[in-house]
Amino acid sequence: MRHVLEVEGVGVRFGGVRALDGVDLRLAAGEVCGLIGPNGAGKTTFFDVVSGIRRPDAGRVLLDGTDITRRSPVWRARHGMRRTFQRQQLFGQLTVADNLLVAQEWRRGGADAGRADGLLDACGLTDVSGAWAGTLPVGRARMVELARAAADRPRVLLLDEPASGMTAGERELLASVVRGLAEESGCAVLLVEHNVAFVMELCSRVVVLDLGTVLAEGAPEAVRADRRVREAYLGAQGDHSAAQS
Ligand SMILES: Nc1ncnc2c1ncn2[C@@H]1O[C@H](COP(=O)(O)OP(=O)(O)OP(=O)(O)O)[C@@H](O)[C@H]1O
Repeated sequence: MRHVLEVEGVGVRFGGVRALDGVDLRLAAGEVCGLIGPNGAGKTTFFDVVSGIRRPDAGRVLLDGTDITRRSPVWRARHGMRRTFQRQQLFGQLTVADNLLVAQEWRRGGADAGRADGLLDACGLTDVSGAWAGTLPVGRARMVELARAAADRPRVLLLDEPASGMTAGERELLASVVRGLAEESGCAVLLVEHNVAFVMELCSRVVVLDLGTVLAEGAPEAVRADRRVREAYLGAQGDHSAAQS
């Protein structure tokens, strides 16, 4: 299988803490993969390494077979990698539609209003397309972030806690948009999410990080049944995610 994104043996230390220690992860085009694990497992650090915000102490990152470990976040973004953050980062004083058009112009020097309108529609945002993004409630603002990240057809999409603050209905819409991006445009999606039920439902593969290493990975059912995963994470999470779903 051809992989769009390959992460090989990545290690990051913060003083005496090994935030990541020999982590491997590969993403194929059109795949939706979940990255889960307890607080402090290294998920955010992993996203920082993949998106280029943090240079790893060991290992490498490849995009379409090219080593990009030393490339800047901007270079990666220009070559089709997009990331959303745990904290919202919208242009609050631009309209929802302009948030998407700005993203398109930045990459290609030209807006694609048709693509933007289609995404706004798919994300249930058409009625607020002229509203200031900063005025939206959290769930809808997260949908704008997703639409903006997808506005110029990325090949790799990194979503950090995309469902946090969303209602059950919004999560359902989010899942269908993410599935559509993967299936229709072959985008490879990696998402960090604490809502395990949501991850298990949406993702075809799940990777579990614990203390900076990959504890388990595989199909959702296999990961859910893994004794080590239950002990390290799901035992404490089960009730929480059931309550959210
Ligand atoms: N800038 C930093 N300086 C020192 N230690 C850090 C730094 N960033 C992260 N760490 C440590 O690295 C480890 C991994 O942290 P990270 O934030 O990547 O985990 P996480 O899985 O994203 O956690 P959460 O689910 O709480 O967001 C933790 O032990 C954390 O305390």
